[in-house]
Amino acid sequence: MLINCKNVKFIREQKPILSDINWQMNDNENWAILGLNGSGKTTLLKLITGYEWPSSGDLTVLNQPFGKTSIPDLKKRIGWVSSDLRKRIKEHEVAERVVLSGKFASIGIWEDVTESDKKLAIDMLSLCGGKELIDKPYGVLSQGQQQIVIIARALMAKPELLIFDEPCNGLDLFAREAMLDKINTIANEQQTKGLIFVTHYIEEIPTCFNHVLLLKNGQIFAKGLTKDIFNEDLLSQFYDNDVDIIQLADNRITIIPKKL
Ligand SMILES: Nc1ncnc2c1ncn2[C@@H]1O[C@H](COP(=O)(O)OP(=O)(O)OP(=O)(O)O)[C@@H](O)[C@H]1O
Repeated sequence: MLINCKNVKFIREQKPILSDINWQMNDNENWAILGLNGSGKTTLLKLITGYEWPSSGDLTVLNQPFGKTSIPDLKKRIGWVSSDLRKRIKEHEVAERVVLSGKFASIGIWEDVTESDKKLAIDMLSLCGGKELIDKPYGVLSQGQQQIVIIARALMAKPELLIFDEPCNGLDLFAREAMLDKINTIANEQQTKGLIFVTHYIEEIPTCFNHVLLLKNGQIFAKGLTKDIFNEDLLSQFYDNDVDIIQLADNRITIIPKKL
């Protein structure tokens, strides 16, 4: 099992940020997490990746129960692709070195790299559709290209769990579609045991995400198979507004407010 949350609660300043989180993510499942601003998505990711600890409850990630495991070792087995990381990379660093740094989970490289590391870096960039970026300084790349480099960097460490945290932020429509294709490719090539995709936008969820977790006010509103969760009644309750589902190409959906 990749993630097992049992009655997980996270409290800050006497306020419950997450409560009653009961959620299992099995191997070979890909989960999309949806929720409005402040619903607790980032906090849940911080718990899963060991940057925060539950205030109560049991959390097991990659079969490692919190409290009985080395968090630094666990972190190396999880890739987290976020716009925050995208901004922390040094502008002068060439793409190849950025990707290689993923092996060491560091920003910059302080250790020796081997020829096989370099080959893997090219393979991962190619898989993400960015082979031609290999010798370009990171700072001259577009946001979409930077995102490709960051994803290749995450894959370099052969993560068992890969998290995409709003990966389409700042991308134009066409760069976004190209990014979603790449995420589907990563899923189809089974580079990891499971993917998590966090977004505000339902229409962004690539088709490889077969499960959905809806978070509302720090609690799980619904969880299950994408085909079951994406129904108008449930989504209308979730958003506190009546919505219509519109079917898009390649099995994605979008929602619009229902016209009365
Ligand atoms: N360390 C903390 N101390 C106090 N409050 C916190 C802390 N971390 C998160 N919060 C609060 O918990 C709530 C959930 O925050 P979180 O960032 O997890 O939401 P989110 O769903 O990721 O939101 P967004 O979509 O805006 O990124 C917010 O009200 C936030 O202010």
